[in-house]
Amino acid sequence: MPDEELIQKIEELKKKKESLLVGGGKERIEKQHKTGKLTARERIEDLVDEGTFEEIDMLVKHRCTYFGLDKKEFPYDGVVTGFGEIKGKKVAIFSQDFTIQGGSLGEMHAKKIMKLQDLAMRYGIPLIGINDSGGARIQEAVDALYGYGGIFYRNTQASGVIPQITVIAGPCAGGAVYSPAITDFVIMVDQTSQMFITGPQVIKTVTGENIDKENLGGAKIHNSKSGVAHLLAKDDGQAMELVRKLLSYIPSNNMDPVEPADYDKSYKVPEEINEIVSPNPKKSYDVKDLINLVFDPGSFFEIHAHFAKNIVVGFARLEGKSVGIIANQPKILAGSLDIDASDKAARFIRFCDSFNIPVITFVDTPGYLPGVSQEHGGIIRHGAKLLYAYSESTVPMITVILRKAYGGAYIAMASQHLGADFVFAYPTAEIAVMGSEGAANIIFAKEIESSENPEETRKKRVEEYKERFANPYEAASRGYIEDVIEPIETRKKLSASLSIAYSKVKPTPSKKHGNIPL
Ligand SMILES: CC(C)(COP(=O)(O)OP(=O)(O)OC[C@H]1O[C@@H](n2cnc3c(N)ncnc32)[C@H](O)[C@@H]1OP(=O)(O)O)[C@@H](O)C(=O)NCCC(=O)NCCSC(=O)CC(=O)O
Repeated sequence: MPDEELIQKIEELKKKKESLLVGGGKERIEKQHKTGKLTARERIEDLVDEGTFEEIDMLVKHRCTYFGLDKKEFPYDGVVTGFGEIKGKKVAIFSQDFTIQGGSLGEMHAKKIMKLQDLAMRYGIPLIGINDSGGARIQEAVDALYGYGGIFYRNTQASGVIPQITVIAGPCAGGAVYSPAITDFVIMVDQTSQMFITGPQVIKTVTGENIDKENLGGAKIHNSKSGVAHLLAKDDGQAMELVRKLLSYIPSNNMDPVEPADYDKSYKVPEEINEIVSPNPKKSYDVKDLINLVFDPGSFFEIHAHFAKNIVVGFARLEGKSVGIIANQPKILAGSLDIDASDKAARFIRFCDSFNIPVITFVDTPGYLPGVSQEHGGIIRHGAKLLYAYSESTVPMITVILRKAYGGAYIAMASQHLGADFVFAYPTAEIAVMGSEGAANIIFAKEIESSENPEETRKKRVEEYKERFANPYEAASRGYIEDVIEPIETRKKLSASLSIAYSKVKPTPSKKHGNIPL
């Protein structure tokens, strides 16, 4: 006969949990749905493999007694935390519940997140944060600020140890933006999410500028203009799908390998690859067409697709193994390197290096973008990040020079001189200090000017320079590139060189950390 008291206690527990599961109540949940958003719990359900979510700290309560909060209860203090599995891989998740006091962050809400961060580090598993919050819980004042500080600190400690992925699925303003900014990838949901330091009203008061919240810090702005966000989702469901996809390319931590995926062993690169890169340097092409043919079909996953489109970055698989790709995009700004492209590529290289993902670089760039705005914007400082990121990398690095590789940009784009393990070039490659026209105009300026027929002399000298340097063979003759290859050989060459370079051990001088030019 079961003990009556025991039955009662179990009933009490069940009721307690049931009452918490209603979150901020029916009305607020309806409002959440009406604005096109899922609730914190629905998002988790969408994200994880069915039935795998294990919640912790559901019974946590706030301790604030100011402004009548002692009379208010906030279930699980407005944030759901716990562990789940994504395609069988363990992850730690927190999901802010906007239906509970606007998902605002107070002391205990923050402590739940901090605990989860500590546990994710302890277990070496990725941390996924779903943000939907009005920011610091105003009634809790300095306790809320303590909370943010503690979260930033842990985000920083975890950086490079476990992957950290953020989904912005609602407001994220003021101090709240800096935790996502420290994480590795930020996914924003179109129309329903905004990130800003100060909102439209404050901006209007301080600077007089008129702007609405979507144009100030919406998903499209941060994906295309500021580069704060890496991926754009059309709704919450797609944001969760993107997290699942992203995780399939990256390891659980900086010690574990990425599990290889199945791939089609019969795949053969089609002949058409030989026709993508034209020998005419003025003819552009889409470097993504080449990437799609070289790697496992359908495996290319572009990151930062809408930002600094003159460089392409993303993950792909080569014979099932995850690799990071950096490629100049000749279709946009002729593939030149500017401030944003340098930041974008450097950040991606450093992610790959932190998590032992090999880096494959495709080069076709006329150089760094000329212009006063670039110079005054600090292209020297930003461009240096790219050189720095490649030079400090210890992962296998393979480079393929497709066409133009001029001057500083040749060096910067994973040249052998910065530590690339294997560098290949297509017969269309031009490895020189600068383009032939510019070069001949400078070194033969006096001769051209004083000659009887300057135009003819100029043409002759340009041709001479072109013949000498607008090819890959001068560099090959010095051993600066390992081989000149046909485009159709790319996949085979990459896979052979990667299989050699996987065992790479690159000694690095003992230091606390370097000082990347930020
Ligand atoms: C986020 C919002 C745009 C959402 O507007 P909505 O109309 O959708 O929702 P709403 O205003 O009805 O809010 C839902 C419920 O959450 C509460 N709420 C919202 N934000 C809150 C906050 N930061 N602290 C405490 N409670 C908050 C509301 O009072 C309301 O409670 P109820 O349901 O009981 O009526 C707005 O709430 C807002 O502007 N909040 C303040 C944002 C802000 O300034 N944060 C910065 C804090 S300072 C900070 O973070 C530090 C820093 O900047 O460095």
